[in-house]
Amino acid sequence: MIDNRKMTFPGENEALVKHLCDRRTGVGADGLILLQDHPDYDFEMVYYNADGRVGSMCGNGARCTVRFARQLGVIEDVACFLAADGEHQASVERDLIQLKMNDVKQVERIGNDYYLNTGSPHYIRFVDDVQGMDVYEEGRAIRYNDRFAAVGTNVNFVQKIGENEIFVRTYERGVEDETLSCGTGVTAAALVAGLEGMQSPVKVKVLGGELQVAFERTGEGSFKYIYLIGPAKQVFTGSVNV
Ligand SMILES: N[C@H](CCC[C@H](N)C(=O)O)C(=O)O
Repeated sequence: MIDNRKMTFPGENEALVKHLCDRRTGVGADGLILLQDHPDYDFEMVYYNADGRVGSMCGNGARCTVRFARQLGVIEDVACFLAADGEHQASVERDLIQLKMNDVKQVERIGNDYYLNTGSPHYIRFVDDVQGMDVYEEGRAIRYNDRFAAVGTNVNFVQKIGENEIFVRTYERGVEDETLSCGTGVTAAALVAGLEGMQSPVKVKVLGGELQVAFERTGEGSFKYIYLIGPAKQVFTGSVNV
């Protein structure tokens, strides 16, 4: 998270973002986010994938940006901000950040799998044993298949583990590896679980912890009032010369 309200960060710099996100020679991150002023919003969030490319929406990153904005004194307990996929509202309640996601209008069925966009593109496959699988290999195979070749996709493997509870593991485009949690992916997985009969809020376990997704289904594959809820806390602060 970089406070870029003074616009000191040299934007659109793939090499620099890639360097900062490198875990061995840089700082280390799955992505990089700039918090910036915006005339019509509390702030704007600019998200880059770890490979340096401008990303789409990042759900967990957005929750972290809200926490960051609060720590900087940019907001109090509620926020209305701009991200790659448009306007978002969020609220802070102690540890938890509740983030409103954009409505989803369409969920595509691909064989037994699903494909939808929750701000970022997500492929969803239900599996029986998500802990035992090779997310890197199987995720890559889908991420690079012909159907998604041009833009790529994030790939989520989902296991139903309770009445309204799932376990999700995600192969992330732009990181090109499994990450510990992907917020837009978790949201997509929970909505699809909703299509398969689960009730809101759906509890979602990920390698990095636990999230919740609330939603209202409005039709065959469409949803509104979608919220991604989970904790976000600061683990480190520092400065870097670029
Ligand atoms: N990790 C992010 C999503 C990043 C998506 C990005 N990897 C892409 O679509 O290119 C999240 O928490 O929602």
